[in-house]
Formats: sequence, structure tokens, C-alpha cells
Amino acid sequence: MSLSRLNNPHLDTMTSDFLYHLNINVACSQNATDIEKQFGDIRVICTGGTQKRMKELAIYLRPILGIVDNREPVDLCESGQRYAVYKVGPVLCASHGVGSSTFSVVLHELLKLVRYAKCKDVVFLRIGTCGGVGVEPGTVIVTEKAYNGCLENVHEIPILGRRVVRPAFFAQDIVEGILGVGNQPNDGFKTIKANTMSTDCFYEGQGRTDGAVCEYSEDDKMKFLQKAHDLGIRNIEMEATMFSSLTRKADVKAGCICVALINRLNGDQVTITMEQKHEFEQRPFIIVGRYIRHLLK
Ligand SMILES: O=P(O)(O)O[C@@H]1C[C@H](O)[C@@H](CO)O1
Ligand SMILES: O=c1cc[nH]c(=O)[nH]1
Repeated sequence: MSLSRLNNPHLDTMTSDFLYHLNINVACSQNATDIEKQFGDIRVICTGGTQKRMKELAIYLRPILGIVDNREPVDLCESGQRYAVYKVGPVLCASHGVGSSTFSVVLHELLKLVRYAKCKDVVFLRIGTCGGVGVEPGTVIVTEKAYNGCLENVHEIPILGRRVVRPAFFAQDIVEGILGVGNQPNDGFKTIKANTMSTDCFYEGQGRTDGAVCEYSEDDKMKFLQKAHDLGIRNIEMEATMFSSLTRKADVKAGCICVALINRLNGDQVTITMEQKHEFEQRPFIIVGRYIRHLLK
């Protein structure tokens, strides 16, 4: 699928487009633009919360993509001062910050970037961390349906003063494709598919009792988490509803792969050491590395 048409007729009338947060200026009118030369080979866009994770992922993917390079990856969007973007062969690794609002900004701009660069069959992936719901810390969860903080399987966004409600789920072939490369004999961790709850708040929105404000009891929290569990929700993060619905609207395939840092049925505080967190963060890399190899073969 070529991204030559995004779901926005206004773009067709623009002679240039400044992707403000990436600090990339696109001259839409030229045929063979610089953008096409620089980004036209992109097949996979990996996204994740932090710059450090995305830089490490770029380095991790080099041998998988047959790229021999010992230099520090270059942040192509450093001048934009918001998001970090690394290119490793046909893969772009971009940071998105915490939550749907910061992610949606860079996602709109990345979707336009691949459209202007005339990339074909691009798959967007989110490689994140999450809280598990009834799963062992370290488990990798591939999202099927994404639920909002009201436990509805939709993404809701105010547009022109109205609440717009959009479907929030990932394409089954992507889910199965990612799951298909998981659970290999020496992995030492489980990869499962499940539903994900995405919230706009890490504390109250995720039913934590350790935020600066909390107006419910431990019992209320446990009932809510149990209700989520009954819906097949096995992890909680802050992006999957927006990510699935916006990529769906843009007619682009996407997948969401997160590692659980804690089991929320046992507590709220994320107390793992930074070393353990770093080890856990490598797990989605392993799965995504295999999936990208499978996708590009
Ligand atoms: O990709 P990351 O690790 O940033 O994903 C989760 C969801 C929020 O962005 C953040 C909250 O700690 O972690
Ligand atoms: O509990 C958690 C852990 C990581 N990220 C989240 O959004 N929630």
C-alpha cells in the first residue's frame, strides 16, 4: 500500500508543508524531492517513549539489517528540539514522549513524511513499556484491541468542539505476525497477545493510589483492575488507543509491543532497578528485530 493518499484533501492543495516538530520542510510541488531521496526507502517506523530507547533500538537493528556501522546514530530531528529520529537502513526509530498527546503530534508528522517521501507498505510499530494486569513483569504484550480509561474499545478526541469516537484495534495480520516470531525456546520470557488499556494519566487514570491526588479506595481500584482483566486487558499504557485509531484513519498498518514493568494486581509503584528496566526493554527489541527481518525478507 502506497501512502500517496492520506485522509486529508487539504494536503493536496499545499505547495509546501513544514513538519514543525521534526523541523523538516517539504516542498510538495517538486517531483523527485530531497525528502523522497532521504526517506523514500523507509518500510518500518519504530516509535517509543524515550530518545535513549530509540537510539539503542537503531543500534540493535544494524546487524539485523546487515548494516556495518560503529558510529553514534545521528538524531535527524535534533534541531526540532522535541523528538529524536534515527534512520537505520529502511527503518526509522522515533521517540514520542509520554502519552497520546505528544505521540499524536509526531505521528501526524511522520505519517505525512512517509506520504511525501512516497514510501510503500510502511508499517508503524510502538515499542513501549507498560503495567501488566495479571501478568508476570517482563512479559511482552502485543496489543489486539485498545481500550480507553473508561474501558471502552475506542479512541475519543474532541474535534471542532465535538467528541469524535474512532475504532481502536490493530490489524490481525500484524498482531499474528509479531506473535509468530515470539516464544522461541531460549527467549526466557513470554510474548502474549491481549487487549490494552491506554489512559491519559499515569496515576489516577491508571487507578493508582500513589498519585498526588486520589479519591478512591484500594478496593475501588482492585474492582476496576478486575473489570479490565475481565475484558481481556493484560496491560496498561498511554498510547495504544490513539496510535491504533490514527494509523487506521491514515490507512497504515500498525502494531504495539510493550513489556510489563510490574503486575498492577500486586501494587502501583514501579520499583524495578534501572538495570532490570533496561533488560526488560531489550525484550520487545528481540521480538521487533525478528519481525522486521521477517517483514523485509
Ligand atoms: O514507551 P513508553 O515506555 O514511554 O510507554 C509507557 C507509557 C507512557 O508513555 C510511559 C509512562 O511511564 O511509559
Ligand atoms: O504502570 C505503568 C508502567 C509503565 N507505563 C505505564 O503507562 N504504566
